[in-house]
Amino acid sequence: MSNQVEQIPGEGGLEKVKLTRASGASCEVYVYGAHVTSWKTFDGVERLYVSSASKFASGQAIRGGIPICWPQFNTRGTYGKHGFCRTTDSWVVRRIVSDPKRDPSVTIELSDCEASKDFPFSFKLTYTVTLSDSGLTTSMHVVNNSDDPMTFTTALHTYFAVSDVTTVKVSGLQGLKFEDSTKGGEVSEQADEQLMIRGEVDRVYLDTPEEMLITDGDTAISVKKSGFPDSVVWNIGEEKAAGMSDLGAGEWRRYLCVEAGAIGTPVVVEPGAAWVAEQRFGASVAVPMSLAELGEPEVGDAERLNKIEAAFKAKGKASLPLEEAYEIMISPEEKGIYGLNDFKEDVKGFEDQMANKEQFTWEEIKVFLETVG
Ligand SMILES: O=P(O)(O)OC[C@H]1O[C@@H](O)[C@H](O)[C@@H](O)[C@@H]1O
Repeated sequence: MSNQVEQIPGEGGLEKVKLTRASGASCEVYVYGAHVTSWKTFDGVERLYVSSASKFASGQAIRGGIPICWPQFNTRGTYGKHGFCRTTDSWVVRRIVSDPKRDPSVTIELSDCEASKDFPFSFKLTYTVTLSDSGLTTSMHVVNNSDDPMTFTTALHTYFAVSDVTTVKVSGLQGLKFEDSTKGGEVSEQADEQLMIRGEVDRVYLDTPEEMLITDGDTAISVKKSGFPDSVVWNIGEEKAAGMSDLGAGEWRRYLCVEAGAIGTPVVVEPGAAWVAEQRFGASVAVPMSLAELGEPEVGDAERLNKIEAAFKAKGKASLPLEEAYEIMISPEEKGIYGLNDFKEDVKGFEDQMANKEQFTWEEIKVFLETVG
């Protein structure tokens, strides 16, 4: 089997996209909320928790996986809790990469819609989920199409599946300040080298390192981020768990949320500019020798860039009009879902990086491909 990307029905009649690699690694993303609900490494182990009592219905948040909190984290602002984007069905699939030489990915997009009517900015939020054999990357790209600077807070609210949350350790937080939501936001500093969960935990750590580690018995999950300054650690704890109607009985033990966020200081995006941030997970699984035989193409992205560079050079020009750049950059299969107008829209978000927006030099093509995909 080679890499596959399927658009299939999910729970509650909602549509989902399933990415599968030749190795067997897979992930599933609901278009509703652009919500990742499953990530299995190639050994078949599910790394994300989704509640057995979760709702899968328009207007209700899925309990588990990776909810996107945007444009507001929690209740820190005037919009609804965790923002509107996890409970809207206005998301659309914009790109799918199933080329066997590249990591499979799906890009889902949200722009001005009914759910955003109280958000005073015109925006485009593009979310890309990319699967490797033992890792998963999810990246956010927010373009401000308004005339005023846009502000927001955000988090990728990942629920990691754990064997028993009371035995898990989280490293990377020693010496950091955190706001303790279980104590009305009181600020403390973590003395312990590793955080252990001894009951309800609900903390916003400020200015966290790029990498944290969750250790669960023999398994370690590395949680890396860039562009997100802060991190949240949350588990409801036994006492309050029964009060959550969409959490399966006893399942508070089965998850730990470690969230990458921009919370302490709101993000400001200037008119016409873009903000990008991503998180990358890796699981410590031993790579079997046979994986090499499966032909996993580690160099897929480099190969693709080389091909596009050769096509660019063959044109013999210093820069190409956007139409010609689109022709050589986007593969025939992707063109079906990602049209020239979509491409032009995305280019608009590159005000800062691009010298002009009518023509693309090779350098600009490279920046675009490395950022948008
Ligand atoms: O129940 P919700 O809206 O999904 O929120 C779950 C939790 O999300 C966490 O990010 C917050 O820190 C918690 O305070 C909150 O309870």
